[in-house]
Amino acid sequence: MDQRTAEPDRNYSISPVSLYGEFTLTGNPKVRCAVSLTERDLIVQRLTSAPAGRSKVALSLKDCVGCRAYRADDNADPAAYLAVYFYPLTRRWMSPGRSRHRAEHSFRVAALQDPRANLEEAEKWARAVRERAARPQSPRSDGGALSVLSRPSRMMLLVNPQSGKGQALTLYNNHIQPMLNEAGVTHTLVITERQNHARELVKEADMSQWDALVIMSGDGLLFEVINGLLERADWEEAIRTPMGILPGGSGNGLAASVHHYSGLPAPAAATMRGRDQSLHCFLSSRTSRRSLSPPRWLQQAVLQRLWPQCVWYYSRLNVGFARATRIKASLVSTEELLVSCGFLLCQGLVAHMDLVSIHLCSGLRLFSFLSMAWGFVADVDIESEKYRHVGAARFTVGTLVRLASLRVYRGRLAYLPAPEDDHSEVEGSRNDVTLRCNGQASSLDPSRDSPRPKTFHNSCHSNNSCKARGRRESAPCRSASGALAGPPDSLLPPLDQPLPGDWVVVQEEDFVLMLAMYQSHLAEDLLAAPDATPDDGVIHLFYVRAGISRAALLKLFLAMEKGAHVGANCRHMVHAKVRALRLEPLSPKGVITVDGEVVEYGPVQAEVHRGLGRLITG
Ligand SMILES: Nc1ncnc2c1ncn2[C@@H]1O[C@H](COP(=O)(O)OP(=O)(O)OP(=O)(O)O)[C@@H](O)[C@H]1O
Repeated sequence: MDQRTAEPDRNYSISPVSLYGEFTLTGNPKVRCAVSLTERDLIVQRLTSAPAGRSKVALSLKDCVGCRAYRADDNADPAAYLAVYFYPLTRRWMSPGRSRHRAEHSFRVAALQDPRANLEEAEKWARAVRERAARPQSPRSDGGALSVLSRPSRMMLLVNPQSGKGQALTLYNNHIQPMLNEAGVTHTLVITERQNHARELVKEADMSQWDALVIMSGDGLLFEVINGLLERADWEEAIRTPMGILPGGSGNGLAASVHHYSGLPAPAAATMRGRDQSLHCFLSSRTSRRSLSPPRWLQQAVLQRLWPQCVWYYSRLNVGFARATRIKASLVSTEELLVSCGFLLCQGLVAHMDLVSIHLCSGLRLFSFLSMAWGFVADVDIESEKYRHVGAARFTVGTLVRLASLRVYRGRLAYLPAPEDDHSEVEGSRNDVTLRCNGQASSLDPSRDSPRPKTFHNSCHSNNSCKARGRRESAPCRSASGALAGPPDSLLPPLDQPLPGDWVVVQEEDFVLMLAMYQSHLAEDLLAAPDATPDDGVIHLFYVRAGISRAALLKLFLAMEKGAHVGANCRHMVHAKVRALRLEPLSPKGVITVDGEVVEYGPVQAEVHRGLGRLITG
């Protein structure tokens, strides 16, 4: 908890006290406290006896979402009440790491017999606390431009009740609604009824009515909203509407990225050590008893990724309280992520967000905010839909299944490298587009990797993926409304035209996967691009060549939980920072996903538009 005891501590005196009062605790009128408000803290000192060293705490206003002054229903009671709502980082119970938890501090203000005077005093405190808590406490560590959402803000909050395990609405009711009320953030709740509902809504909405659009779902609903905004005639203005994300799906890549950018530890990763030790004991006792000997890669996978589910089943067998509680520590991570994202939403800091324009072989153009995948990752994402009921672990199950029948995908890949020191401006900050022009062969040296002509055939294999894959399949088909508006792509020639000379053509044509990331997390526990920031203007391109062993591939995915795959020196994996890319699959069947949604299979190319969107982040 971000509470500091009063001992020889320096911090209190640095910041002058702006308000001082003596109140009793709401829940315990016998406890009297001296309460001081400084620019940074609410300092509460017990005047009644308290355990040594615990008489004084400083509650950081960085952790405060709001404050409320009110009178009790009892007319005979002249007192007013002051409730201050904090979400400090606290140690997790029985597992390492910290996460945010709610802590309400409530005081009874009854210095006078006059109820109105007491209420006025409580309101004065509430205003002062709110004003200090609303100030941005520290700039973003990467120095990116930030603004603060205006207060009071008019927020449209879109919840997909079917997302994830179908609990988004319950999570909203239990966590988000109370938190937004405490923060005084008014919002209009929209429960989406079907696919494309959100897209149509934002396409037609009077956007001058809204200060922010918040999505509580997986990444698919935000994909719809962004494309809906960019289909508008006034897309340039509409896409500047700040967008917030609250995790309701099973992947939640953007929510995990937003949490990551705020500098907090990854909730899932935080449980790893305890999880490993306990599961080692569990596996060793089981395997010795039953003489099982799973392959090493499977043991590793189970240890690292399936632990929450294993322990859940274990607990269902009634194996004891201590073990069952450890599960809870592992399983609450999605809720922890939700509280973290809810907290950041209440703070309302807005940053620029890169969006990537994607051209499909049919001529359709769409916009993506998270990722594009082909091969192993795309297959796992789509094939694991049937394990949706296990939540985020569906990717682990899908990974194991696909590993068992590892495929090689044929295709041609080329990319335009990003300059080392990129000082290009974010697009949203000016009306003109500042990226380089294409079309002419560059004066730069052609890449050493590309001796052959940079022409890709435009052959569209549309025989596969928009068919019979559950609700995901229709994601790309739904948007066949022709070309989107949006900024022009200055780096991309038409898909059937040769590439300019400064593009790098990858020599290999046999791949296991291609993954393009523009935010840090592919899913809650997959830190795919550790040094990505929301507006770095970079596509983090990863590809894995054919020839990698199952064990090495699994090791890469396990390392990805902490982002360690990037420094893993795997000779089959290449990581390049690029501005644009083109992929021409040659295998007749396959899957390409954009933000986790299937798009038509065939040649595809992409270009990043730096800072085109706005993201509520930390
Ligand atoms: N009420 C609804 N019923 C069915 N589908 C809906 C509804 N509301 C939205 N959708 C659609 O559900 C699709 C999937 O949503 P989203 O990706 O946000 O959640 P998810 O698939 O559960 O998340 P994840 O991919 O992380 O598991 C979106 O394309 C959206 O159009």
